[in-house]
Amino acid sequence: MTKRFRSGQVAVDGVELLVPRGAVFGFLGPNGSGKTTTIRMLLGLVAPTSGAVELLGDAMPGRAADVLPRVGALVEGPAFHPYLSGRANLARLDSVDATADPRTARARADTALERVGLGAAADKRFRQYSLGMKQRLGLAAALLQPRELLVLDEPTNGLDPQGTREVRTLVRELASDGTTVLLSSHLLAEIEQACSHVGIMSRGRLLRQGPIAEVGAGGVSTVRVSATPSTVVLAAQVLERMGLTGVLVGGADVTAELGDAAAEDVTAALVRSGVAVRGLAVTRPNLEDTFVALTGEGFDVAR
Ligand SMILES: Nc1ncnc2c1ncn2[C@@H]1O[C@H](COP(=O)(O)OP(=O)(O)OP(=O)(O)O)[C@@H](O)[C@H]1O
Repeated sequence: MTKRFRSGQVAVDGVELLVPRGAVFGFLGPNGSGKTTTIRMLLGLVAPTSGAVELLGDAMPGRAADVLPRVGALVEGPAFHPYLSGRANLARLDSVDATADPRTARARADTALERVGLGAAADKRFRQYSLGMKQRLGLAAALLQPRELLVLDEPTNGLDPQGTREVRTLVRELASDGTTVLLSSHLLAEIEQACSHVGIMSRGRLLRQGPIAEVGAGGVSTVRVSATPSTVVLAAQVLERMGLTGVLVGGADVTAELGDAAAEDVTAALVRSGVAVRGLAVTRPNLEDTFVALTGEGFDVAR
């Protein structure tokens, strides 16, 4: 899908997002990269300029009435009533859900409040909630009913470290119950710890997507050999003879790109040639390296 705003800005540019059922899909990208706009299109809150959306196998927004009850969403916080308590706000949302049994409304609200750690603050007015508590209430609203798919836009925004951990645990629990979760974040650690799949957005484009291990492993592994001052040059020659590239000597260490070579073969060749090997370490690129390589180091938002 593509979204061009009236200003002419293309916020989402030909994104084809594939979220497998049962996955916890981390939608990662710097501020302004188009994550929220993509999510809003998925949920039928804004129409794509071109392209089509399928949610749980059904076309959106055409089948929205059938599909949306099976989807829980946290997008820019639902409109809560400032003078009602957290519990009363949930009751209000629950009462407009035609599929919800009114006799069990109270239990549903209480369970959802407990799950997000708002049990003790259930009777406090919304306007007295902190940012993190408001965010938790938004999550509770998405959890009122069991859902097949949960779409959470920056769910840990404004949460303290405990809250962040709780959300992570909650997402894992939901996933183990079979719920598919699409979760956007600009926080790498959060995605790495909570997700099975990842999609990386930058400037409106989806640069990479797939299982985390595959996306993270896209870069180049490097090897660092610690030798002795008298054998380090020999070590560099051995690595070059093996066809390794980017060989660099620094002090008694030599580093190189590992490429297709196996670390054990490198070790054996070094020892055979008489290099005094004090240590050998292989560094594999992680998701952070891949993310920075794809989206750039810069701190400024793209536009
Ligand atoms: N209604 C709108 N009209 C015009 N431009 C918009 C509108 N909504 C978003 N944009 C622009 O589209 C781009 C993508 O914004 P979007 O909110 O989708 O990014 P995001 O990845 O969710 O960022 P963040 O992490 O900061 O929430 C931004 O440059 C933003 O200014």
